Amino acid sequence: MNADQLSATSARAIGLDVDALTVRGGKPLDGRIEMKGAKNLVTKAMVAALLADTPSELRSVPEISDVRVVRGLLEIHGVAVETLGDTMRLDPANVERAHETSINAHAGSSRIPILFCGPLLHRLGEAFIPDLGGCHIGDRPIDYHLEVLRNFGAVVDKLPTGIRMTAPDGLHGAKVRLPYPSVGATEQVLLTATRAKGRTELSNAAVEPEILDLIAILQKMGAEIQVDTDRTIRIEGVDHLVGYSHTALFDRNEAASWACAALATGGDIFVGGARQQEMTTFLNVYRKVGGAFEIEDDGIRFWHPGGDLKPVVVETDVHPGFMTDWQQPLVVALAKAKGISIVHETVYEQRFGFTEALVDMGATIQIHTECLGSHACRFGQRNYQHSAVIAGPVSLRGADIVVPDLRGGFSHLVAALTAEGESRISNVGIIARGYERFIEKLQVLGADFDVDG
Ligand SMILES: CC(=O)N[C@H]1[C@@H](OP(=O)(O)OP(=O)(O)OC[C@H]2O[C@@H](n3ccc(=O)[nH]c3=O)[C@H](O)[C@@H]2O)O[C@H](CO)[C@@H](O)[C@@H]1O
Ligand SMILES: C=C(OP(=O)(O)O)C(=O)O
Repeated sequence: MNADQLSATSARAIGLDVDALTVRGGKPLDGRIEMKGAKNLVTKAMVAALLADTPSELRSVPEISDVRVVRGLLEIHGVAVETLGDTMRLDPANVERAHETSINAHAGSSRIPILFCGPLLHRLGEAFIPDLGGCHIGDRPIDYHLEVLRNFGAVVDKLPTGIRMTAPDGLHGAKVRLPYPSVGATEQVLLTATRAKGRTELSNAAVEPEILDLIAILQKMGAEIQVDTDRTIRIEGVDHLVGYSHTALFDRNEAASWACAALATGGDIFVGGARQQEMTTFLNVYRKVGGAFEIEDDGIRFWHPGGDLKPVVVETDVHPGFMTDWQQPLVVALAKAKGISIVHETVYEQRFGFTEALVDMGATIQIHTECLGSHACRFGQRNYQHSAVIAGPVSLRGADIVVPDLRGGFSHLVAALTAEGESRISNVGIIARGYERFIEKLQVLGADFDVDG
């Protein structure tokens, strides 16, 4: 099926051309849903296919809009992409021939294009990266990425429409230390160093499970990568890589979101495909708040066991810390907990914008510039509103909400599902960036809502 046919048949099921939902709250979510591959791995695995001489096969690919955006970009760059069910085949044989037209690439809603740099520089000697999309949750600079690429020998030119890069002498291995363990910059190094000449040493790297899965893919392709216990990654460059065959790691962020939806609505959701190991930190917090879970071989059951939910103090952090993408739906459950909870956001400087809508719905949440966790983070002295104090329990009431970003939007949806009365949630297409078939899943779980427009 080509990209146009895919658009026509499944856009609505995915939630892409759905503008707004009217949600009637108060019904516990109950039932079983399935997880597919993680947005934060699948999109990068698709880019990795550009490094190979032969086709790659990726399984468990979710129908989310970020996958579509990356697929569109790969196709502009000459990669032939076919899907059969949730299996995607990516053939990079024509990348060199497509070079002339690939300058027209657009980033769409995704940040992934910045990861095309290394593979395109290796293949074509140059790359044009359009302005990036992604969630507006802070400045989201790309200075680490550019510095990393310069270290490998890239020459970077900033243009009004994006960034042009060349590698006049090819790319060579480098010794790099990240100022902060950035997920994207670590992936930038991986995707660039595997085919660079010589050895690369990356210290202060991020080691999120999605990064380790990307390393597994690159190893299948023939790359030589070693991860040390101190979060140093060593890569020995190779001349050629072959296509991979891989089943993507499940989406632990989506799993955590539905787990919180079960807790906040007083429901019971079996999240098929979720695994304990990648969610240990989340599970600890879930239990502290008063949620119940049961680990099965084929997924995890999450439910509200009755009684009061308890307040917690949580700090978001890099892996193995509490993931920043988990805090938004958790905050809705914390609004229902009896007592004062604190969430200290240490990864992004501006990730509490979504709480304004929750306050409009009746939540008691105050945002502070101080570091209210157990350690001072890099935002403490810089006047960023990055600590939230949540007082509960409250009953939320329905409201009109415009979804601001992916995780914030999902938390608004959960809030509406718990609220008294009706909510109208618009701009819900953003949720389709990372939640596969969320409208169908809401139906399966017995939510009471209508799709508008
Ligand atoms: C597609 C994808 O995988 N997105 C995830 C990825 O985003 P992403 O890879 O963009 O996040 P990073 O880990 O790079 O960002 C972490 C922090 O580093 C800063 N930074 C990053 C790069 C840079 O060049 N300069 C800089 O200052 C960012 O502004 C942020 O404050 O990891 C985040 C942190 O786990 C997750 O919330 C996102 O869901
Ligand atoms: C911030 C997120 O994604 P992205 O980096 O793709 O904007 C997210 O998944 O919550």
